[in-house]
Amino acid sequence: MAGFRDSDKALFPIKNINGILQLFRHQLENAREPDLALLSIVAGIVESKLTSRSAAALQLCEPIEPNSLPVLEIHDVQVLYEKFHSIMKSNIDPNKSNSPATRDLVKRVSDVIWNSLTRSYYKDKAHLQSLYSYLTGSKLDCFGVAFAVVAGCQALGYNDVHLALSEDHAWVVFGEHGTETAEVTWHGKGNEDKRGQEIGKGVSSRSWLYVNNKPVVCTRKMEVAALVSAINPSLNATHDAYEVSLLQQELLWLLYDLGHLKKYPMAIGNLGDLEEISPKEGKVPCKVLFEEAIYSARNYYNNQHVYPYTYQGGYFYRNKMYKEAFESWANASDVIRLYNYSRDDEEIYKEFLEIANELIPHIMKVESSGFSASSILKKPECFANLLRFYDGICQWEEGSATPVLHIGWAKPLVNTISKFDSDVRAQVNIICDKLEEDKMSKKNGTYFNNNNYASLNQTNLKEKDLTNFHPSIEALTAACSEKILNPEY
Ligand SMILES: CC1(C)CN=C(N2CCN(c3ncnc4sc(CCF)cc34)CC2)S1
Repeated sequence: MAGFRDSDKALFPIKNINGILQLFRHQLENAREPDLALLSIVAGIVESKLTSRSAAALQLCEPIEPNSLPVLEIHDVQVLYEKFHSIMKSNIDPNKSNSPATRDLVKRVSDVIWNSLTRSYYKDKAHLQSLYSYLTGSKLDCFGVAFAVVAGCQALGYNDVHLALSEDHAWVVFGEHGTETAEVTWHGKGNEDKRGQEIGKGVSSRSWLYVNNKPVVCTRKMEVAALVSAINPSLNATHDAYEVSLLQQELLWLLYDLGHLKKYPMAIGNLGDLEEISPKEGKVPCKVLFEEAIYSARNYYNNQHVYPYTYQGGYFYRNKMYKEAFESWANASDVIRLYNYSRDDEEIYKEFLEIANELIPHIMKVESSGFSASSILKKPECFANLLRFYDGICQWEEGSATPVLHIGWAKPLVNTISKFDSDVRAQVNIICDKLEEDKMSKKNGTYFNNNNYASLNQTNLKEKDLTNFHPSIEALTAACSEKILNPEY
């Protein structure tokens, strides 16, 4: 059983970030499992005190001493902790027989949370992810509801109920073998919630939202990593509260060093983003963290996750490493090409739209103003990766009920491709490789393993890659130059 132990209470009152770290370390390193309700309430109180309007005003007029926090008294935590336990236990009997949860139990816990939320509120607001928000404001965001259900089940003694995470949704797994699944929260805008149902077996299972049934299935300690990842340092649209950011970074390092981020690519990516802003002495550099997130996704989730490549691509882009950014984005596109686009996939659609219509055009603009020989416009592997990037999006659309591309995509696409001179394009050597069985096919779910793309520094794209390109790419490349298919032409 988890619980607010005397050894935890001894750490209070907590006056600085180090005190919070001690509490989390104590909860994570002790044999019994970490108490999700306790840690979510503590993280929520600290975030609220340091990002509320009064905190912002305070920061502006009296710079408080570094790493200090408003004093966290045990009473503040205990009142909320007991309130959460009484909400749960007054509605649902604790698990005296220590038996696995049932679908009915999970649905009832979800109903307790769901029915106690404020009737209508702006769901996308910041700081609605923690039990502090739930207990003091009766508001939770989509992730927050799923997390609260898992924390509620833990409080009731159902330790088989765990958080399952895709890149834009959260649900729970439960049962004797942890193989039962259930929706417990809503997703997106204007969609009827599917709470209580098991996770899509139908068309939705081919959408990115359910990551081809390769979600991050959390242990208790990974659930702590999820609540830490969900800490939101934003003070307003343009500023972050420095102490909250630092606390999140230190807590992520604690979880990283204890090995609890190994199977959690997005948490590693979040740490990478924080490290890029302010690197911590003696830690692996952010570039390596982004590579580790990719390795984790390839190793544990069959390379079905997109975000590890967009974390890395964003890093390269911000640091003007444009050739590398193209490769990361082409790799992201190789993931999405095997999914069918569904209306639940807006978040990743917006991600690819921004890359294709904002970031790549910006790179083209700054690169075509200079004439340096080292310009990416002279590099065939950049052209090859751009084709791979666009082709993946085209193939994502193929076989989907909802179209992806529209005229808004074509102009930047043609603009980009035509920035490469024909002599550069001609170096993209299309090798006519008739290995039919290697052909990419979404139908039977096979696709190129990476060695089907001869390493791009020889800029080899095998013809079957090109014949597998979406017609619009073929038309475009043909329009650019008939040379592309016959380099000796
Ligand atoms: C490359 C990026 C655009 C930068 N930030 C990104 N994210 C920020 C952090 N995100 C996350 N970080 C940790 N865990 C989770 S679980 C989840 C689905 C809702 F529950 C999202 C998410 C989502 C993705 S992707």
